[in-house]
Amino acid sequence: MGIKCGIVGLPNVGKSTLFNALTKAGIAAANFPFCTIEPNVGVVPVPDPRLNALAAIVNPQKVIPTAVEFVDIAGLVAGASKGEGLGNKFLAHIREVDAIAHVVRCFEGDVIHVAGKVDPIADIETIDTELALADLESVDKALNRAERAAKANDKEALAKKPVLQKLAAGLNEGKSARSLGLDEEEKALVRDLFLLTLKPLMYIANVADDGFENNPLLDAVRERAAGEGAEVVPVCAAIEEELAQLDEADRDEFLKDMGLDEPGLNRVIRAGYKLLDLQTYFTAGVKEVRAWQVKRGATGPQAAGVIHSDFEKGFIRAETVSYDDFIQYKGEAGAAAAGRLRKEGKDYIVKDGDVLHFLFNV
Ligand SMILES: Nc1ncnc2c1ncn2[C@@H]1O[C@H](COP(=O)(O)OP(=O)(O)OP(=O)(O)O)[C@@H](O)[C@H]1O
Ligand SMILES: [Mg+2]
Repeated sequence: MGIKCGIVGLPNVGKSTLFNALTKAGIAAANFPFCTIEPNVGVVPVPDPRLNALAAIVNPQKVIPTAVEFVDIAGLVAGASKGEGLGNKFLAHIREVDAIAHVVRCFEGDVIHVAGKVDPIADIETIDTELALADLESVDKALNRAERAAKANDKEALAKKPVLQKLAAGLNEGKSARSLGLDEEEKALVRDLFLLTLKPLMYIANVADDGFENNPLLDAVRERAAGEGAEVVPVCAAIEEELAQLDEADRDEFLKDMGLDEPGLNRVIRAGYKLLDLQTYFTAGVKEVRAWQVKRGATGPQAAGVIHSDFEKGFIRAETVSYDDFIQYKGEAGAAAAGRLRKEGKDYIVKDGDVLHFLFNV
């Protein structure tokens, strides 16, 4: 489906290590800046314990999760917007993603740091500045065009101009476009610019294996993120990469020893899913129990369209059982007998966890 979360950050902060763990792909993660030259895309299944609970009731032949794509983008350095490092090429890769996972180094140690010392807040500011400068360049160009066209009374340009002016002023002060409070209409007017700092953002704090508590570097990132309303997911990428290489039995043992019930990676994937504004509904038949992703706010027909465009065109109704009811009444028949099966029409707004059965004609 190609909804992508881009992994960005300074060189050598652990992006590829995290990406490797996410995809188990063996791309080079070395103690050497710029070891990722081309972007790498990985399709990552979204862990959802609800799927197994549904499967335990339905006993299907197959169980199929949803997936999101993660893109490993090579490290950005100060000056990237002016072509430093591999500069503009990286920025172009970031333009193509739908959301940004910003990896910040919160571990000490002898891995080389491009700025010579571990300081996550300074690192965040370096990246933010580059992204804001790149956006400012796009906005300035667009503003120039809009101002010229506005003189000729071009309607679209007249509408765009004040939005671009607002953006230019904010970006000039080093603010992100995200923080400027644009409404949906204003955002739509500048969608064609693919602004980097308008994309939803979360932080991934890459900590040492003992760095989840009493870690002032992590605390600093949390404080910063709270001010921006952004989520922070702490994870030890190095451990996750090791975990990803173990077979299932060894992995479970390892997690048990550490007192965890799932890999930290699962939190990263779920946070990414949320950031992309996706939610899950299920279909539960004997052939397969399957999770499907739709944007939050999707209607019944739109949700049906994720399975097949004919389902959307010919949508009649969706027989709907909430996840909790499906579990409590042990399946669709039980839920129906208890009066918990709803017939929802074209205006129904699908809720996370709905178990749906579409009726349609073609
Ligand atoms: N949590 C951690 N603790 C200790 N070392 C780590 C941790 N995470 C990653 N590393 C190490 O940091 C080094 C750099 O990691 P990695 O190659 O993933 O960085 P990167 O962000 O992809 O860099 P680049 O931008 O150059 O591609 C590797 O040697 C890796 O093993
Ligand atoms: Mg890398």
